[in-house]
Amino acid sequence: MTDTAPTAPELLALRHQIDALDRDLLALLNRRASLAQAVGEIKKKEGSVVFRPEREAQVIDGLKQVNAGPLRSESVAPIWREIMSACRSLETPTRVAYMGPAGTFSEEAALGYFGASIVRMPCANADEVFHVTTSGAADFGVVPVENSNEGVVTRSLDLFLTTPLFIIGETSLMVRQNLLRSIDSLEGLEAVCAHPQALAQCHGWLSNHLPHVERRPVSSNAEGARLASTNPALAGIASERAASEYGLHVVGRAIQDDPHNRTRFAVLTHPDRHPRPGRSGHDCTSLVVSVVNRPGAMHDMLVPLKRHGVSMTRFESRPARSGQWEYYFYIDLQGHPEDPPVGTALAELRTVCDFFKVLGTYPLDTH
Ligand SMILES: O=C(O)C(=O)C[C@]1(C(=O)O)C=C[C@@H](O)C=C1
Repeated sequence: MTDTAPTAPELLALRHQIDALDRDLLALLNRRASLAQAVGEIKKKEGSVVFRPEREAQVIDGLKQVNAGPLRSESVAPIWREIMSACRSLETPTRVAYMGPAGTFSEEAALGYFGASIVRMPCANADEVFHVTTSGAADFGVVPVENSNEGVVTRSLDLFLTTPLFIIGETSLMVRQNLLRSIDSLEGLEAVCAHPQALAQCHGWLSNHLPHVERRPVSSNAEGARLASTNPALAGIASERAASEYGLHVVGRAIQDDPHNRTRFAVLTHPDRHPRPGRSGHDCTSLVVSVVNRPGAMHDMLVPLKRHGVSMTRFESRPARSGQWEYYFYIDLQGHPEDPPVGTALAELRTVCDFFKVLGTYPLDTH
């Protein structure tokens, strides 16, 4: 097929209509942006915060409900997340810390959640994300908490125990790993450099396709991509975004063993700088609790949830490192403490726990 500029008159007429509509859309978006600026002025006078995740979730849910198509409902959320990101940035800059460098899945999660109109603050590791968000250098932090293949991200969960930060939102990403190299071939490849979790996620593919190539663990997949960009004998494993970031070829696409591999991220902020999100109608409450090691303790912990009909969507345990076979339990509940059954169940649960901390209440992922 030859690639000539299309000239069919019907096509040109349709494009003409698209151009006109785009101009109307731009004018409407600018009117929306002016309204957001006016909201921003009121917030400044009141001393209230700009980012309202429950409001953004309601805007997106409302539009999905009235969407008449042909735009797919899944397309509505990313479009409006970007529109609100751009409007928000006119009210105030949003500084977001995440595990960098550029091109990591954490960066993708941060951009997916807040939209592209943010100030990016890549950090070396989860500890640094917690640190800069606690100090106020960043307004929000984004950390991975769970991978559908590899399980919980233990360092993040451990940091939740002692941090003053709380969870204001969650987002999850389909993790597609790719083999990246500076030359477009597998010939002469000596080592694959990637984060140990990515090497584990691609174990089957690497064993089948590159059984004799060294697997070299490095601090992040982006670091592996950076190394690959400086040495043609090396390859990295990372996202397609990392490939364009580091000018690499994708020599193996979607090489993770599980095609449904997802990672969940928590979005954190400081209670002195942000109120806890109000009820959006589709909320999740995350907590961490522990009970002393005695017969029936676990059962007692679950009774309040059953009594008040509160659904538990996640239950993880982590050793308390007391040497006593004691554990912390990370629990996600459906609902908001302002929903009466949830509030009552939480109050009762608190009385049977030795340690009880609400990590956050936030709108469910709108992706
Ligand atoms: O409604 C507000 O509070 C706004 O500031 C406007 C807006 C939006 O663009 O719709 C922007 C930022 C907030 O996070 C929520 C919504």
